[in-house]
Amino acid sequence: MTTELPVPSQESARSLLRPGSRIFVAGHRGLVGSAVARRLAEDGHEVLTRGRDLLDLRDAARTETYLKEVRPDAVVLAAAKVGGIMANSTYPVQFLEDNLRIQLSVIAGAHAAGTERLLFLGSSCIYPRLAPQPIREESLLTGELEPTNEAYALAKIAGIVQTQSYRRQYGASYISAMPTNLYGPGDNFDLETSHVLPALIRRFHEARRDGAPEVTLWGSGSPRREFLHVDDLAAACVSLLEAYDGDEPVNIGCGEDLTIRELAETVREVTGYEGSIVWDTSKPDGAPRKLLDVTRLNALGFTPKIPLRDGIARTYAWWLGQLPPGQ
Ligand SMILES: NC(=O)C1=CN([C@@H]2O[C@H](COP(=O)(O)OP(=O)(O)OC[C@H]3O[C@@H](n4cnc5c(N)ncnc54)[C@H](OP(=O)(O)O)[C@@H]3O)[C@@H](O)[C@H]2O)C=CC1
Ligand SMILES: C[C@H]1O[C@H](OP(=O)(O)OP(=O)(O)OC[C@H]2O[C@@H](n3cnc4c(=O)[nH]c(N)nc43)[C@H](O)[C@@H]2O)[C@@H](O)[C@@H](O)C1=O
Repeated sequence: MTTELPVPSQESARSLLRPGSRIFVAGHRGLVGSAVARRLAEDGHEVLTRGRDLLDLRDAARTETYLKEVRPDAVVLAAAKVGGIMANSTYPVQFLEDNLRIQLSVIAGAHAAGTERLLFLGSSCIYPRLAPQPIREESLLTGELEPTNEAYALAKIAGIVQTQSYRRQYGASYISAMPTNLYGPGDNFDLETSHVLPALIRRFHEARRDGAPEVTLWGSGSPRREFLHVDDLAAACVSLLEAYDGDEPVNIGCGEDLTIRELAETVREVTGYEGSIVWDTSKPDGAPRKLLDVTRLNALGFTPKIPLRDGIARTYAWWLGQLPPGQ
């Protein structure tokens, strides 16, 4: 695999995504898809969407028919079966099969429809569980995967190879990005299936509301994670669509991580909860650390704008606005 990074000059970069492009955002109701759709619309693009009620993206024939009807200039593939550590461990079949099927449908369908640009979203969990930190893109396929998300990771690795294969065989301008752990408005707050950050917001909020003396969190609290606000992720995705046309995936992160224990303290303060924290070590820790090396992304001139504490406060405020009165 080449390690060269083809980053066009600012002038030619503009030509990769023409002003007023028509862009299909798959998964536009999700955390990432909604943020990417907002950002593309703000930038003057026409955002095309189709809800799962009208189009199940696992259905390759119907997906191809839809894409041939609308003929988008670009596709952002943000539809996926997604969840936190417990959902990944409990439902590996769906995390493998739904994601493989969605990727096969959307990437092949986009090519059949003549779509010029496509951005596939993977995840930092594609890298080996004990990869050297921060994790460079070159670490892909150099070691064993984290068992709690192996099925999901393998599906995502297949998606990277699929985009690379369309580029190599057909010259398609299809690219992949590997985001770190994300959070923000539109996140999933279901305690069984969510990622850690929305789960902590909800647990501390409800404990404060109910006057609970302690909150129980999963694992040891010692794993380290890197968190990026989804609006920063959306800005990074647009930068890649505008300016990156390479074979290799590009990591998207903020370059800093913290322990889950430190994260819990921050969320506790933001929510105003004053009780104590108990760690349930019967629950899995997952990967010990997965800080991404963001040298490639930074070469495009991207820097995240939303500090973690502000992002958590904004996400908490957003979620409070979704709750029924008195909750
Ligand atoms: N959240 C995170 O921390 C991270 C996410 N990512 C990646 O970002 C991408 C988006 O994740 P995120 O926004 O968090 O996930 P969400 O679960 O919030 O959104 C996923 C979207 O995909 C749609 N979808 C799922 N299955 C189908 C289907 N069969 N047909 C049509 N639509 C479908 C969902 O539709 P509906 O609204 O109907 O459920 C939803 O809109 C994924 O590829 C994920 O791997 C990467 C790293 C971290
Ligand atoms: C984005 C990424 O997301 C997943 O990987 P993960 O980072 O391990 O996921 P997570 O956010 O669920 O947990 C992070 C850490 O936090 C701890 N933790 C404490 N208390 C709660 C808690 O209440 N809920 C959750 N979910 N975790 C908790 C938990 O035990 C773990 O140590 C994969 O799906 C993977 O495929 C993937 O791509």
